[in-house]
Amino acid sequence: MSLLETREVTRTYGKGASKFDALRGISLQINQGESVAIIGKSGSGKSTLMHIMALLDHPTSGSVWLNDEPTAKIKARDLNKLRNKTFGFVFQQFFLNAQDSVLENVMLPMKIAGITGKKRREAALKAIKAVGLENKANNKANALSGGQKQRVCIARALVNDPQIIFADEPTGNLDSGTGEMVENILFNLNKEKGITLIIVTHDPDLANKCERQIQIKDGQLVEGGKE
Ligand SMILES: Nc1ncnc2c1ncn2[C@@H]1O[C@H](COP(=O)(O)OP(=O)(O)OP(=O)(O)O)[C@@H](O)[C@H]1O
Repeated sequence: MSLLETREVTRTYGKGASKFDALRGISLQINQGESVAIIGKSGSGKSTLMHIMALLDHPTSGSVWLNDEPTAKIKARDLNKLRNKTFGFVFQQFFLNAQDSVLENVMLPMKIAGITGKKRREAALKAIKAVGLENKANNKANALSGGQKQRVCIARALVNDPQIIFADEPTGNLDSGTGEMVENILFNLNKEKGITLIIVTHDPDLANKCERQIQIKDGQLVEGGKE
């Protein structure tokens, strides 16, 4: 049984003369607990594929399956809930609310999930502790270093106990020492909690730390689609 599967997924942007086929029939399977890197040159379709796998975008044709269920017919509202419950996201650009505290940023996915009060606060503090930022919980997000911001993002990705963490160039904005710390946190979560990691990266060292590399070229799979 695969956790996440794409079947012959295509994605075409634009129309007429500006039509562009960013993905051209991608079929792949990811199992629970794997760590997988999506690699390929700039413009090859990595982010497009990740957005489709994370149910943030729909394929033009083909299908995406989560826990052996097709996702195409899920209504937008249910899809938002499913995504919030099942996935955590870590992006190169952080996407934190700069004026809010670390705690408020980390509580956000639970707020969306309708979790309230003490439970929300406790779970957020636990996640903040897991990334070693307990002494910064009440600081504003914009008062943190890049590495600390990325650790807040990981804490935020963790609070709903996700099955999968999607990370798009998670160390792209960090110096190598800080990047390594962030990588270690992600891989520990994979090993200790069995959270599946799907990482889009240009960094060959980071890709090699993953159990499997899925290589994309011009919107097609070169290798690594199956375990
Ligand atoms: N909204 C869009 N409209 C039109 N074309 C798009 C759109 N988004 C992406 N593309 C095109 O689709 C192709 C794949 O883009 P994508 O961002 O998936 O590549 P990538 O492999 O993630 O690149 P990078 O490593 O530079 O981030 C590119 O040629 C890009 O220009």
